[in-house]
Amino acid sequence: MSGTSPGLTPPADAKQPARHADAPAPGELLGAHYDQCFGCGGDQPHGLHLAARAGEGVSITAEFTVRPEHQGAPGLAHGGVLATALDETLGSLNWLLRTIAVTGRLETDFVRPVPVGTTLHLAAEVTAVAGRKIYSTATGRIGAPDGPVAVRADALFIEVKVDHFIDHGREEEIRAAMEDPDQIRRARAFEVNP
Ligand SMILES: CCCCCCCCCC(=O)SCCNC(=O)CCNC(=O)[C@H](O)C(C)(C)COP(=O)(O)OP(=O)(O)OC[C@H]1O[C@@H](n2cnc3c(N)ncnc32)[C@H](O)[C@@H]1OP(=O)(O)O
Repeated sequence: MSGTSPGLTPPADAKQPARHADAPAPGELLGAHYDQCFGCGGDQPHGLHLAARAGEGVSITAEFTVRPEHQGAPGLAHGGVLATALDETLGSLNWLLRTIAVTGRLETDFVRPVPVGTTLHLAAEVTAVAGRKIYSTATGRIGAPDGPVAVRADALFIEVKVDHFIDHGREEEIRAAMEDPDQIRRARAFEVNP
């Protein structure tokens, strides 16, 4: 990563991230936070169906298999879809902090093309926290956790109140998410402590 964007450089007084005491254990699958999420939801037929797993500290691993509906150039993943995979993986980190946060900035390096059929192995971690600002970084590798790097991203997530979603989201979907019988997913749809 170039690291040149000032918006992605933690200030000198930034703190190390603290894994929440109730964070899922390392190795545990997180599951979808919202079944209509384009990144991870099971009810999105053309979505990424990305599966994220808690790691050590404040880290996540995730897998996403590129399907024909994710193409940009013939036979290759669309860059925006790859950015979505990075965004989703990075966003999942906030569940380990138990902080409600949204992406403010996402800078992506596309290092090599990703063919349809590839399983992208993503790894992300929070690097620093400063007030409402959460700094994180992610890598996506082709075919295996130690495969060639295809994409990298640095991100800044901004902590928000749950009102962010209530104020800006559509009432119909908010109500449906709040009525989700799955208590954990209902909480994670808004990234609130259950
Ligand atoms: C919910 C479940 C999620 C689970 C995983 C999902 C993964 C996917 C995650 C997403 O894609 S979230 C959807 C995409 N993101 C958005 O829709 C966010 C849209 N943007 C906003 O709503 C607001 O711009 C935002 C909440 C991010 C910030 O507005 P605020 O008015 O709350 O913050 P403010 O402008 O006061 O800035 C707070 C700090 O952040 C900094 N900041 C804000 N936006 C920035 C930015 N874009 N780049 C750099 N710095 C930024 C800002 O400079 C400031 O720094 P200081 O505290 O040091 O002064």
